[in-house]
Amino acid sequence: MAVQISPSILSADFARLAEAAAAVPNADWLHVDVMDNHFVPNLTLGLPVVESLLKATSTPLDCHLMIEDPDRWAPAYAEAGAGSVTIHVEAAKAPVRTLRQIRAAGARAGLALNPATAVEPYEDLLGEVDMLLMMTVEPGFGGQRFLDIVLPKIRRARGLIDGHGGQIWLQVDGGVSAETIERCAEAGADVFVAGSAVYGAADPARAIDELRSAAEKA
Ligand SMILES: O=C(CO)[C@H](O)[C@H](O)COP(=O)(O)O
Repeated sequence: MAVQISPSILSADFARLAEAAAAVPNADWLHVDVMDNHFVPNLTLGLPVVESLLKATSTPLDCHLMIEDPDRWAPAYAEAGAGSVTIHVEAAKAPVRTLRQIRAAGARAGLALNPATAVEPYEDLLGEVDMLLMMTVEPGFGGQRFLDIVLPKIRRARGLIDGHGGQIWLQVDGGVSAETIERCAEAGADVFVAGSAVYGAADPARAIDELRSAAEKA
């Protein structure tokens, strides 16, 4: 699968989100971190902001729900027009139903795992998902240090995906930079979320090109 880069607007200026989207015309996705100050200790944005962002950009939105009740909210993000909606296994109480509702609303369905959550128990859910997201930091904040300890799990997830036909995308999120992206790609990831490495750069579009080249080299 071709490398895809999904810059996280968590590291952009929240008063200028339309400009942040326009600054990365070479992005495959815009990664939108929805945090509720319950599942994670940070509060960001919700459905009204996503609805406005959808009107402001043609780049598809990759919505990552770090919220306590994804079963309640995920279908609404898909119905609003998000291209991809990801829920956390640690939060969802009815993941199969919710993943099916996301797909039924026309979005790609993603399942996210925190760094300490094993992937193997979720093998039977692979038929329900279009993307697995491996958190490579504890979720909640941008700008954290990449957790190398997740790399073996990324390799194991790649093995499970390949054994399942290989169609599922494997996303990594947290501390992804020009320095760490090659290790993620070598382990088998193909969709890369990067916040501070893109929006902290003087030229965000160029940072995306550099990340893409580094991942393609691996
Ligand atoms: O989900 C996230 C944090 O929970 C962010 O998407 C992630 O941390 C991106 O920021 P950075 O690339 O700066 O680590």
